[in-house]
Amino acid sequence: GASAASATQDRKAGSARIGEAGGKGLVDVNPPRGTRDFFPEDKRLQNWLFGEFAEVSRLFGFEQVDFPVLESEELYVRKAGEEITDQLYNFEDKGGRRVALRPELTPSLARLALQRGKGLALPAKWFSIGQCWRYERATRGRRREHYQWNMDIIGVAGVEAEAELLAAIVTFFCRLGLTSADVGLKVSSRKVLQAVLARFGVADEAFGPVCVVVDKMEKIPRDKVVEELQKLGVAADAIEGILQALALRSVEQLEALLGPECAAVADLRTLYDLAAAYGYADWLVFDASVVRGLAYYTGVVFEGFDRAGQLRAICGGGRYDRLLGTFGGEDQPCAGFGFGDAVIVELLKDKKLLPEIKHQVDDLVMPQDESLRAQATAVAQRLRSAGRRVDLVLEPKRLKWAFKQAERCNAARLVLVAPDEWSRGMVRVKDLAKREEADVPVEELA
Ligand SMILES: CC(=O)Nc1cnc2ccccc2c1
Repeated sequence: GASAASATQDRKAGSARIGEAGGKGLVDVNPPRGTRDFFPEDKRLQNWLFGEFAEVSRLFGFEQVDFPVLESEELYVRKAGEEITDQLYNFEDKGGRRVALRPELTPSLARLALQRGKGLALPAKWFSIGQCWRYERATRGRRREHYQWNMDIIGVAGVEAEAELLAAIVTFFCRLGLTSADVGLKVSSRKVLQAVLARFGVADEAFGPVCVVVDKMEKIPRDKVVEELQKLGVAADAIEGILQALALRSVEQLEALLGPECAAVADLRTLYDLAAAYGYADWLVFDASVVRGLAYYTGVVFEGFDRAGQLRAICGGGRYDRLLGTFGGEDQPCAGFGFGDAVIVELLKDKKLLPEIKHQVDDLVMPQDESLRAQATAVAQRLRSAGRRVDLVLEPKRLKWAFKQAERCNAARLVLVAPDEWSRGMVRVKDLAKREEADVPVEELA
């Protein structure tokens, strides 16, 4: 089943067998609060999903990068009131260093770009799949970890970068059997808010924090959002302007409100033209209320959503042209997205699109008796070197057990190494699908 990726994990009561294990009773065999284990059936599903992430990245010519799950805390100190930094899984290590389990991958990617400096060939098209962490109060009962797939383009200032990233997301959805009837991509640009704040003379420093507050619009009551904007020092007329802009329902309305020279309008028109060229324009939905909750986005932002409206955002991303500068480095135009491993699995379950991935081997090899263990081992190695997946029986077992085990591991063949046949250079091969049996010379096995 897909239990691992499901949001909840049934937690067995830790059976406390007092008296064993030195009187301490059984250790808690469950994973730490908010985290998941991946049993074989769960890991097979995850490997399949991550394989699709990696294959789409490969099709788009992206290179894989990776970085430690542990990072310096300073990468995430943004003081913009983001949930992701409020819930930082941070601590002081034994060397007195302030460190954190990463809550997202983008700052690490930025760190690598700065580390490479002038040596970074642009544009850089990088992808990564990594576990991210948050420390939530136990009461919320939400997961404290998930895996994210990120794709980022460093060094492309035009919305061609965002169009390419959206194309990768559409390609991924299509590969899994999802259509534009199942999911869509809400697009907007933070340049809308930027233009509104400029019109009302709101200080630039307020931009990030205002976006973070506005992102909560769908999650908290409107008057709470207004109150938080007031706390940020945003004047009443500016708040009205913000709420009016977020309610716009088309790029035409946007142009009417902000004028034809508005950068957001130009970006979005180009984005729609490029989407038509890629063939995914019908996946796009303009939605001025989409701002995303990360402080560092500066331009186009987008998020994948299920059109039935049952689930949280499937993925999200956008342009972040200032992030490298905030780390003290030379700015580079950047765009990217994050795609979590949880919501997509819920959606695939709902759509009956989750693949059944069973454990499978090609051959189950067993000596008929222990006197032929060495010979059975040699047969197993011969088959393996021919690329066949072999489950070698490692202890004395009866034939009945071997058939049961062959079923468990969906073996195609049962290969028995028996004395009489071996003396004639043969082994007994049972084809479990065709239910045929034959004596086969060892050299003809694979
Ligand atoms: C549905 C889900 O698992 N969300 C989730 C779980 N863990 C996280 C950890 C860090 C950042 C975001 C996270 C988001």
